[in-house]
Amino acid sequence: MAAAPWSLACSSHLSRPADLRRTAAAPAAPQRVRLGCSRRRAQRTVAMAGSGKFFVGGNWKCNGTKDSISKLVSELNAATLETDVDVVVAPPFIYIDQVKNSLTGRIEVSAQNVWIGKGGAYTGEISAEQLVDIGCQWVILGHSERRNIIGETDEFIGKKAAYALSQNVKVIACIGELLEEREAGKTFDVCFKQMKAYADSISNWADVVIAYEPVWAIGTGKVATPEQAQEVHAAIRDWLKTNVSPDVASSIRIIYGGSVNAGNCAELAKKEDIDGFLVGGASLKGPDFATIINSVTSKKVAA
Ligand SMILES: O=C(CO)COP(=O)(O)O
Repeated sequence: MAAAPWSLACSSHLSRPADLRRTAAAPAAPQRVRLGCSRRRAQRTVAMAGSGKFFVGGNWKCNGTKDSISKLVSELNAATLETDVDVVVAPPFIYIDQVKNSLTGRIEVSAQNVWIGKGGAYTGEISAEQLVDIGCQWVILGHSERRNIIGETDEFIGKKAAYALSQNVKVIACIGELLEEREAGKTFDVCFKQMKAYADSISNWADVVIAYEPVWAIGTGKVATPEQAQEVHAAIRDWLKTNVSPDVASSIRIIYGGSVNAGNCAELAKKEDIDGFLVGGASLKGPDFATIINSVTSKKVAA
């Protein structure tokens, strides 16, 4: 996997913690860490190519009907999308085939979950082999709704990721802290623990995108400030540098999720370690999702 073209330096660290710059919209991160590695852009215009492309995913969650999905697909097919962005949408399982058969090939399709191993007598589950069979190239794993509502553990999620990757299904690997964990100053501890569970199982990171989704920002309208998101993204990248490899740290995409919308995406996209978004509610509206995809243009200007 080629390094992102702006990933040249690995020496910056934050001068001020994001909690000093917070707005009323988002809670503080009451902890300070010194970050050893953050990328610096050395080019005026970011030539986003190959694995360094901006990445925007739409997680439709448990929403939609045949009719509403048909309308959404029509909107996406009609939208003008910047070329230098990887775009993926994740419909509910039962609509994946409908979407695959009607959506432009410009946008790839993801599942929202997958079984931990080979299929068989596992009632209600869908296997990675079955995703491949219907042409579904991606899966979202470790989403907070599966961790906190369904009860999936770090280890279970890590193993799911490894099995999906072994079957050539690419993984959007989610992590993120609860509000009480942030308020207790445990944001980095929680994120690093979740990262470790992935790292314990994953050996090849080329087909992995990390999604940092603070749970307090999901579906709440409380978006993390660009500084808060940047701070955690830089910390994750630093963790990867130390615990996986410098190459993986500099090449992997780390995307942000949690109340991203057409109005706030441009400011978030400007941050150096924010490589795209995982979008819930706003991905159900074609024009809004297109605006979020096209926020890559803010990134280029900010470079
Ligand atoms: O959970 C999310 C994406 O996976 C984010 O959801 P919202 O964008 O609705 O906050």
